[in-house]
Amino acid sequence: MSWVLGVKPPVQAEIGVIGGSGLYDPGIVENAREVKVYTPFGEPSDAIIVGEVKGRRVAFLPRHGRGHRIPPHRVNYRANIWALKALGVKWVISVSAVGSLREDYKPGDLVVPDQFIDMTKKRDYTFFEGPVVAHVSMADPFCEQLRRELIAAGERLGYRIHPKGTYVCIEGPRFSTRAESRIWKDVFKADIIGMTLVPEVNLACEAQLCYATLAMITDYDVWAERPVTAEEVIRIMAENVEKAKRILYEVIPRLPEEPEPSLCSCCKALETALL
Ligand SMILES: CSC[C@H]1O[C@H](OP(=O)(O)O)[C@H](O)[C@@H]1O
Ligand SMILES: Nc1ncnc2[nH]cnc12
Repeated sequence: MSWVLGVKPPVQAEIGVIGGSGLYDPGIVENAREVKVYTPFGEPSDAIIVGEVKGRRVAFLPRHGRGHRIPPHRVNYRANIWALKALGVKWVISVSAVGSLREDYKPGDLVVPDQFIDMTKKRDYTFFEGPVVAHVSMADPFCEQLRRELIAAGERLGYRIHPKGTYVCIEGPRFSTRAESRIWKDVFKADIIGMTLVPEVNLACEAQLCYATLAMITDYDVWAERPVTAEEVIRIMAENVEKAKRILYEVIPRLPEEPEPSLCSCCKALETALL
């Protein structure tokens, strides 16, 4: 089934889940149907799985496509966020595999980042290419209400989950050199590293979506003795992906229909941003 630009999508969803490396199907969506969405920015990474999780309407999109066909620098982030917005999504939970830049954030641990540092180089960062110009605030890039729900769910399930972390986003697709990794760790004092948060988070903000990331630590990057490999990321993610799925299953039914204004202003991000 497909939805052509300009026509109201035949199905709607409230909660979007973007799956990262190792999470191509959450396996928790019931009565699922695949929806192909076309956007002014081209095609999203894959058909979107729309269905129900504990009575809530959910749209799931694998960021790299099924079979992991799309590298981080070629993901059509604008189409992905646009498609979720077009389906009516208000909340977006993004799941990502990340490297750790500190000893006490161990492989298998979860992190709900609260800040990021952008070291990407050539991506499409905005929906507003002119003549309408927008400068959204990124002071607090993630939805605080959604962050709290993710942290609380992880704690209830007894997982090691870190409630804060600065995610440094590199361009990829290569991993960092040891010299770069020391800069992220010792100079920038970032906590985790990945390749996909930017511009997904920027665009979610421009789309006035409540967005937060559930990051799974898969490795110690390259500052430790043994350098990370893609094989290691996928293997550790496979061993721990059940944790992410359980958190999704726990969080989704608890999300309110509307965000709480005292906790987040994601839905108003454009009020002070447009010129
Ligand atoms: C497969 S190794 C590197 C790859 O994994 C992470 O992706 P995602 O955030 O989608 O889980 C990282 O950012 C790289 O894209
Ligand atoms: N060490 C690392 N660097 C960049 N992206 C990653 N994704 C998972 N581990 C990573």
